Order: sequence, then structure tokens, then C-alpha cells
Amino acid sequence: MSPVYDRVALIGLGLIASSMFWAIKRAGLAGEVTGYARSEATRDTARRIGLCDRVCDSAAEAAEGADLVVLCVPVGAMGQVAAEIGPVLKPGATVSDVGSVKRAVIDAVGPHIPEEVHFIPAHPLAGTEHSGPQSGFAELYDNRWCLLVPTEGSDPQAVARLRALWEGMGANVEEMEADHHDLVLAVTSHVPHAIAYTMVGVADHLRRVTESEVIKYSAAGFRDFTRIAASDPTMWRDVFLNNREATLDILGRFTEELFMLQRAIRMGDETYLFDYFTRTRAIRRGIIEAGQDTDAPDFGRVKGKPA
Ligand SMILES: NC(=O)c1ccc[n+]([C@@H]2O[C@H](COP(=O)([O-])OP(=O)(O)OC[C@H]3O[C@@H](n4cnc5c(N)ncnc54)[C@H](O)[C@@H]3O)[C@@H](O)[C@H]2O)c1
Ligand SMILES: O=C(O)C(=O)C[C@]1(C(=O)O)C=C[C@@H](O)C=C1
Repeated sequence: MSPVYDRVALIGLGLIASSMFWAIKRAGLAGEVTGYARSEATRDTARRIGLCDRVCDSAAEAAEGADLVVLCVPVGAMGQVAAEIGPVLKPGATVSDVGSVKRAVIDAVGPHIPEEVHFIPAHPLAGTEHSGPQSGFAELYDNRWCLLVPTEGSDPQAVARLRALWEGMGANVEEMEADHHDLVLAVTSHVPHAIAYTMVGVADHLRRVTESEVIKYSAAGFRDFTRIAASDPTMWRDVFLNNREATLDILGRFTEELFMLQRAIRMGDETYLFDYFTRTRAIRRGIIEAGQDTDAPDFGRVKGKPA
């Protein structure tokens, strides 16, 4: 594949940036990739494992002369990094990000981007519970969604170029408006993480109270929660603080449903429980039939046939 950009700069060298680097290299999507991370230890690790063609000692040095700069830091650090690179950005360049929240990032980054630079926020819907420069892999984005969130007046050609980069990295790309993105992600990602964190906290508390062997005998459902709850604390603190309204809205709805479920259990309401679980099972089957869960053991069944 011919390069989409001559020079790409990745700011923040964790899971998402390192996966981008390996995916860019796999498909030859950039001439040179520069990188910067705040911690010297991360920069040293990056140099040792060959992550980035050139690891720089400041965000400005990495961004200077780049055709595309991607901010891959926690959501709460985006504004500060944008302030550091703003003055050195090349006219005609594109600045993007990978943050899990979009409205707050647009508000924090936008004011630092010069008029002659394109700002096109993005969010790859792919990740793991691991973080840091050694956690990335080239296949992370294969067949995953990447949502582009063009801002008002975004140049269509610059958007098309960023789309080509993500498609070259294996992703399926769609565009979405920022507030809608934040609401959808509150449902599909942010509140599920809050629930996992809470459930693991409950089990931890119970273990201390009863000395029972919650961890040792954890069943598969709980183990899945512990994987999610092992995700990076800084990243998730920033997600909740920066998508506060949508998260609180969905958590409120969740609490109402939970109370209804609790009541049905208390009252022995067989019909409520059976109907509720029948509806939720249909949602899971819909996801698998649409080919959206490539990890599911029953993925690959003939579309339309019940699992
Ligand atoms: N992990 C996921 O599942 C996932 C998925 C999609 C999007 N995201 C988003 O991607 C971004 C990065 O997440 P990640 O999982 O790669 O995190 P990570 O913890 O693996 O990496 C973050 C990197 O940013 C660096 N950093 C932190 N503050 C900085 C600063 N002020 N200046 C420069 N570098 C700084 C850290 O040193 C680290 O190298 C976050 O905004 C997150 O919301 C994460
Ligand atoms: O697979 C995981 O470990 C993830 O949590 C990835 C996940 C998600 O919720 O799906 C987490 C945060 C993102 O912003 C995007 C993807």
C-alpha cells in the first residue's frame, strides 16, 4: 500500500499508539512515524523495542513538520498536549485523537489548533485491559469500528485521508456527531466498565467480610468482570469525569432497571424474569448474527440461523 501520510506523529505511547504504529508499519501507511511519551521510562522502552522510527524528547519536537499528529494520551491530558504542539503545527496538517470521549476533547483541544490546521477527532472501538508501550499489536484494529467525529467545517479531503489511514490499519470507519458518540459509548462502554468496577469492588469487600474464596472460585461471568476492571485507572478516571452527564443518565436508567429486577426476584415474579432474560438473549444473538463479536465461540454460524 502507498503511504497515506509522509509523516505521522504519535503523542502518548501506550496501547492505542503502539498498536497504531505496528498497524501503520504492517501496511506501509506512513513514510516516517515519530513518537513522544511524557515519561522517560516509556520513551526508553519505545526506543528499545523499535516503537516509532524516531522517539523525541518533547511533544513539539515529534509534531513539528508532521502531516498527521494523533493525540493518544488520557482524555484529561489532551488539552495540555494540544497547547504544547499548537505553535509548531505545519499549515495543512491534520490533528486527530483517539480519546474515548469526544465532546470534552473537542472543547479542550479545539482552541489550541491553528486555523490552517485540520482537526478531526476519532475513536477506535478496540482495546484490551492492558496499557503501556509494550501492550500494542498490529491486529488490534482489524475488523473493528473507528468512529470519526468531524467538527464543523472539517475539510472533506482531510477526513477522507484520515479514513484511508484507519481503513489501512484494518478498521471499518463511520462518522458520528460528538454528543451522540458520547451517549452511545456511555451505553456500550463507559457504564459497562462502571458496573464491572463496582462488581469487582463488591466481591473484594465480601471476601474481606466473610473470608470466603471469591477470587479462587470465581466463575466465568465474574472473571470477565475482573478483566474489564483491570483496565487503566487513569484512563477510566478521565473517561467518567469527562463524560459525566451521559454516564450519569445511563447509570440512572441502569439503577431503575436493577431495582425492578430486584423486586421481581423478591416477589418471585417468574414471568418478569423469564421475559426480561429472553429479551436480553435476543440482543446478544443479534450482535453475533451481525458479525460484531468475532471472539464469540459461535461466531461463524450461518447468518440468520439461531445459535
Ligand atoms: N485502552 C483502550 O481500550 C482504549 C480504546 C480506545 C481508545 N482509548 C483512548 O486512547 C487513549 C490512550 O489510551 P491507552 O489505552 O493507549 O493508554 P496507555 O495508558 O496505554 O497510554 C497512554 C500514554 O500516554 C502517555 N501520557 C500520559 N499523559 C501524558 C501527557 N500529559 N503527555 C504525554 N504523554 C502522556 C503515557 O505515558 C502513556 O504512554 C485514551 O484517551 C483512551 O481513552 C483507549
Ligand atoms: O476490550 C476492551 O478491553 C475494552 O474495554 C475496549 C473498549 C470497550 O469498551 O469496548 C474500551 C474503551 C474504548 O474507548 C474502546 C473500547
